[in-house]
Amino acid sequence: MMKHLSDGTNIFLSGFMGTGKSTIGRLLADKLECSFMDLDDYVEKKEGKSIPDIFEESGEKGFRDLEKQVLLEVCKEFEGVVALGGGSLQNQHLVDHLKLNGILVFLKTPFPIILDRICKDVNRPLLLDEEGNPKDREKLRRELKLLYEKRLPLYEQAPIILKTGGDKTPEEEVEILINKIRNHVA
Ligand SMILES: Nc1ncnc2c1ncn2[C@@H]1O[C@H](COP(=O)(O)OP(=O)(O)OP(=O)(O)O)[C@@H](O)[C@H]1O
Ligand SMILES: O=C(O)C1=C[C@@H](O)[C@@H](O)[C@H](O)C1
Ligand SMILES: [Mg+2]
Repeated sequence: MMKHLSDGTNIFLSGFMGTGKSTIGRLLADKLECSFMDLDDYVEKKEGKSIPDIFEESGEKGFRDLEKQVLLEVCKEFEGVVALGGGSLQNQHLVDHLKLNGILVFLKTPFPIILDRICKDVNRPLLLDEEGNPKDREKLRRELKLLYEKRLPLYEQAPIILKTGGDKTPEEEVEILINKIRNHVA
């Protein structure tokens, strides 16, 4: 029964950096016994380059164009759980497209928790300055808060919203998500 929860359609996990898309996505796919794709990992494998290297060589615009092109291909060819990149919901057109091609989920995490989580990771180019050094924490907080607020209206169009970053384990969060998906498809 689990296996057919999403009825052959994709489940797209969206949300800001550090909200748990990759962690929850992998566990969800295991539970549903379906395939899992991490879009960031897939883009890196396809290009044979890390995301920071793609940003450096092609700029943010180059990365966004590539991410969008890969995501449109994934919609056509992949079936399973997809952990999106933090910036994958680039515009209204893409949000509409994902909603037509699967179940869109927003992982909603309080901003201070996001900041705490992502500050520990240097593999995110948006957190680095032009010389590749980590941005000053206060400057980073201000920039990311603005970016988060700009993206919220797109994320919030997901029919399923899962609150993450509280005191629940990833496994507990996945159980809650499965119930939400079950209610959504019923
Ligand atoms: N429920 C949880 N409790 C505690 N830590 C968690 C939980 N879920 C995720 N984390 C931790 O938060 C961090 C960010 O999670 P993850 O990498 O899955 O986020 P992401 O949304 O995929 O980020 P990105 O957009 O940058 O790819 C990781 O260190 C992960 O272990
Ligand atoms: O929020 C973002 O814009 C990003 C999030 C990551 O998942 C990566 O896709 C990349 O680092 C950009
Ligand atoms: Mg991730």
